[in-house]
Amino acid sequence: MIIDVQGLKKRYKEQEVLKNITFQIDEPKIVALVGPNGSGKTTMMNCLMNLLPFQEGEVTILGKNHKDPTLFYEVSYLQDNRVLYGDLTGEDHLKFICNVQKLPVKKAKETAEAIGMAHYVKKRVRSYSLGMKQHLLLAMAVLNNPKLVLLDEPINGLDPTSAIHMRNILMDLYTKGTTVIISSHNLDEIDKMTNTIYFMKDGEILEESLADLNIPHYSLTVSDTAKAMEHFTLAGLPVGLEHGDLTFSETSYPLQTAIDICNQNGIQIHQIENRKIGAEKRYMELFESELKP
Ligand SMILES: Nc1ncnc2c1ncn2[C@@H]1O[C@H](COP(=O)(O)OP(=O)(O)OP(=O)(O)O)[C@@H](O)[C@H]1O
Repeated sequence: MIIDVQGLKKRYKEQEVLKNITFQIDEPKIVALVGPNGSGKTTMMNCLMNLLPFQEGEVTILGKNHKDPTLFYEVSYLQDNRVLYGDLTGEDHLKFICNVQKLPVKKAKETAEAIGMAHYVKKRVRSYSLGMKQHLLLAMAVLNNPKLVLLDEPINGLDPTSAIHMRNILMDLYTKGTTVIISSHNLDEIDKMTNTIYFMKDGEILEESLADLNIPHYSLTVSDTAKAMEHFTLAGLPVGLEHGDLTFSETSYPLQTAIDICNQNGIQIHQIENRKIGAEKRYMELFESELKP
């Protein structure tokens, strides 16, 4: 068991931000935490990492209570760049962590190289761009080869090249056995990184595997929709209608069956589309009411 969260509740005075957070992660994976601004993602991460007290619930990480100080050596947390010191260099930050984590100092250099920040690691953080700061934060978070790493919006403000680089680093960590919990508003990036999404809604987590939702959903534009509907129904094949197109899922029957029915009944197929359900589509469905002006 990597992390087990049971009935976590967090209030700020009267405002109940986390109403009932419950989830478990049993094996290494990348989990994306997605939700609108103010839905409680940072609050939840801070509670899990024992940076914020909470009113109710229990958090167990790697079999230990989340307040266990030894977790400091196995878990890390990438927060926003306000934790950096402008007057210190990137190297100072990395060496400091080596020191407190009791790691050999050469780890600082190795990690800076692996993250691709060797050419600016000796400069003061004050002169760093947003992307350079994000990379330093990432280097700080992975220095101790954590078993679990939490990252609060690490892709925020990164240009496409840096975002790809960040993704590759996180995927690499995951393949080496690290569990990654990442919050982000960049749903395209999330789609590329993982199928496991925790949507934060109304103070709770809705766990979704987009792998299940990625079962092909086909849409067929045909010459005679009414006639096609009739023949599909006669053949006992469930079919929907969206914007004048026939729709069905591959769980109901294979695409070839639909093509055969059309061919056998003289119905021409003008277009076949496979509608993948990604994180953005699911987000729109879940938060539709909040998206309305
Ligand atoms: N220290 C605090 N005191 C009082 N209320 C707070 C505090 N920190 C956060 N909140 C409130 O808790 C709610 C959740 O905030 P949080 O920062 O956890 O959301 P988030 O999902 O991380 O948002 P974003 O996507 O904008 O980063 C918000 O309504 C916020 O105003």
